[in-house]
Amino acid sequence: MVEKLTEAERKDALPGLGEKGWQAVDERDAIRKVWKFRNFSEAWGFMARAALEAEKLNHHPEWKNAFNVVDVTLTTHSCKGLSSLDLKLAAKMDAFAGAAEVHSDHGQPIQCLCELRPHQ
Ligand SMILES: C[C@H](O)[C@H](O)[C@H]1CNC2=NC(N)=NC(=O)C2=N1
Repeated sequence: MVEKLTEAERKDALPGLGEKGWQAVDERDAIRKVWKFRNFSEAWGFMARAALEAEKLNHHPEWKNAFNVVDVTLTTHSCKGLSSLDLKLAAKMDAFAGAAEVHSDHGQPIQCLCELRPHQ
């Protein structure tokens, strides 16, 4: 079974994700990012690519879509927190989203996940 990220792994990976607009989710060991695409077609194209990658990894996002906005939360249910699979899927999603606009006013700074609750 996949394990929760260690404190060292968090310090290594999470600040970079924070710079890309991923934020900490309140009360959960999870990360969230919200993209705004130019239209529904681009949002759906992103979701289609992300869905195929999720199947390949056997690791699935919690997400919702409204027109051109896609709101993604990543966490690993089996270990009840962030694992290496979330880092992999986050990197793929960032690549698939390309230059889409990022909304970064929806959560806490991702540092919270390093400093406040590494072992939750
Ligand atoms: C049975 C199957 O392997 C599991 O339910 C997989 C599927 N996708 C998953 N996705 C996520 N995000 N977390 C999991 O623990 C998980 N587990």
